[in-house]
Amino acid sequence: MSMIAAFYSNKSILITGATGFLGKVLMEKLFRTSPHLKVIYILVRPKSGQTLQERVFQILNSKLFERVKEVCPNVHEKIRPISADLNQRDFAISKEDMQELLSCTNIVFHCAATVRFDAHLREAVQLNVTATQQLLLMASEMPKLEAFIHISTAFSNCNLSHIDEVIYPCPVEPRKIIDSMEWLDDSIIEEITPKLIGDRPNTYTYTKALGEVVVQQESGNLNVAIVRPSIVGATWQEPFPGWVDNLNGPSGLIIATGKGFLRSIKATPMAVADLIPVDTVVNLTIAVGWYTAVHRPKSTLIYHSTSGNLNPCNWYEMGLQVLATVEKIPFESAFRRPNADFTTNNFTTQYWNTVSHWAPAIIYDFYLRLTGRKPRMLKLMNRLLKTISMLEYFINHSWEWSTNNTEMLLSELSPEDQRVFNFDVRQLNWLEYIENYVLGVKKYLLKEDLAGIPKAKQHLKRLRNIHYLFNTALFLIIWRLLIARSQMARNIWFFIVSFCYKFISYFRASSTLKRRRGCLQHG
Ligand SMILES: CCCCCCCCCCCCCCCCCCCCCCCCCC(=O)SCCNC(=O)CCNC(=O)[C@H](O)C(C)(C)COP(=O)(O)OP(=O)(O)OC[C@H]1O[C@@H](n2cnc3c(N)ncnc32)[C@H](O)[C@@H]1OP(=O)(O)O
Ligand SMILES: NC(=O)C1=CN([C@@H]2O[C@H](COP(=O)(O)OP(=O)(O)OC[C@H]3O[C@@H](n4cnc5c(N)ncnc54)[C@H](OP(=O)(O)O)[C@@H]3O)[C@@H](O)[C@H]2O)C=CC1
Repeated sequence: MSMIAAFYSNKSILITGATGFLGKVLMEKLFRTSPHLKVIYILVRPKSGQTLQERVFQILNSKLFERVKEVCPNVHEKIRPISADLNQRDFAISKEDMQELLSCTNIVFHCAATVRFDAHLREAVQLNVTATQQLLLMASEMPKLEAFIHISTAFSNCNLSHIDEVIYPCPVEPRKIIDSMEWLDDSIIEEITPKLIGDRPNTYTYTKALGEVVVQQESGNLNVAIVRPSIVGATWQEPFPGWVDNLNGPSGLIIATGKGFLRSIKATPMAVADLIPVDTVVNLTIAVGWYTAVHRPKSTLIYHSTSGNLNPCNWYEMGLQVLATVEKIPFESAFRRPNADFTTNNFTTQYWNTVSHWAPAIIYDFYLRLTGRKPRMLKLMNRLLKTISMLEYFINHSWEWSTNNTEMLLSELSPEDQRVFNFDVRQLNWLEYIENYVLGVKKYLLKEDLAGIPKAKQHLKRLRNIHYLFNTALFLIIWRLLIARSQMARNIWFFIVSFCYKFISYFRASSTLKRRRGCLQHG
């Protein structure tokens, strides 16, 4: 029997961010491995016109939860959605709900965050710092609390190249930042943002670093641990390979590549692509919850959930495998044939952006206009390039994360726990993982049926023919223009034509000669 699974039986667990990518997989695994847990409280806000109940219903009825319903048929009764907005004071939780949370919770998993790279500093501080501070305050009033697990990111200190499992100080105290957000107006905040974030690329990584300092400073006597995942990707094994439900990290770029929008991207091909499957992060997180509650380490332990130092894969290998997979299993209605490459300097990046991104978009929009439709490709391309510009930092740098605590934890697990809560990335086969990831993007994000593959292949063939036709026409037009304007081009043209003519005449004459000789010999 798994010790970890047994530990969570009968526990009341509070999860923030349970409707997010990581939160859903965390909830699924907890229910599947510990079906006798008492309750999972989730802090949810109404969104996109859906009530809390509708959101929970949608999650429970998704493919991700199919296996859970087999092992835990009363899962609906064990999820307790609590209306909450982490941007509000006391999270806008009702008194009764707050009372229940405070008196019953045993374990807290704090996953909620804004992961947008372009978030306004005020918004990012509110969710990634102030809400963390408030949640810790709440946790300190929970008499039954055994562990508080905070999900951060391995990139919170991406301004360093070697990152240890420690909390690094921030030049400006988080409390001062929180206070200043209350009285500074938006324009001033925008002005000081570059100075505050310093050599970090965005407000996300900066506020996640502040969030960690808050955890360290405000945890008091709580048993606290921090998990720092790198770039979280689709599931590796559980509940099934390739599950993914948002565009973050590489998922959006896999779509853009497979649909033929993305043809080049500035990257350091040999830099480590530090991807980590979401189920690996979740297994580690659950194990950390158990270890923190049972072993009560004296200090706050940080756990890196990264792959680079134990089982590295670089962007080049990843890109090749993405391309190989979309060739084998193409996406439907591609804009162009998938054929992307890495560029390594600004000049070639600009060149390929012009030739491979903007030019086809402009031509396609022209075609849409001609056929009476609304042009949209240039807009879409510009948004894609904006997104890429925000991700570029992460594919052009390399980091080294030490994983001593994570390895220590792995060695503390029983063989059964190592199997059920496997977070040993050394066992990951990258080629297989990426293939399943691309397939998962097709099935679960694009909602494309595998039965449509022959049609998608047919469409790619058509695109290839259009491509050849277009290139030939372009060549002929340019050549015709050159011939009309330049004597040299005319001379070259006549030289080539007369050379071809002579070659064909010689070939004809020699084959006629051979035929005649053959006739003479037989006759
Ligand atoms: C020789 C052979 C070689 C072969 C070579 C082959 C080469 C080719 C192979 C290629 C594959 C392999 C390489 C993979 C590289 C992966 C790099 C990953 C780095 C990730 C690092 C993460 C590190 C930190 C991890 C963490 O710790 S945190 C988690 C990470 N956090 C995020 O990833 C949030 C990012 N996103 C945003 O920050 C917002 O999205 C925002 C962008 C501001 C837009 O924002 P906005 O424009 O306001 O609006 P949206 O609604 O958001 O989106 C607006 C529009 O963009 C679309 N779109 C949103 N996203 C993405 C996305 N990703 N990718 C693409 N599109 C996206 C959305 O579909 C919408 O399209 P539309 O509907 O307009 O058509
Ligand atoms: N994805 C990645 O690549 C990585 C993620 N991480 C960390 O993992 C954690 C989870 O990330 P991930 O699941 O990918 O992110 P998602 O964006 O998928 O999920 C974010 C979650 O936070 C919730 N949330 C946001 N704002 C509020 C609010 N005001 N009130 C209540 N809930 C709110 C969202 O709720 P709603 O559904 O209502 O929007 C959602 O459930 C984050 O802490 C992130 O920093 C770390 C490294 C990499």
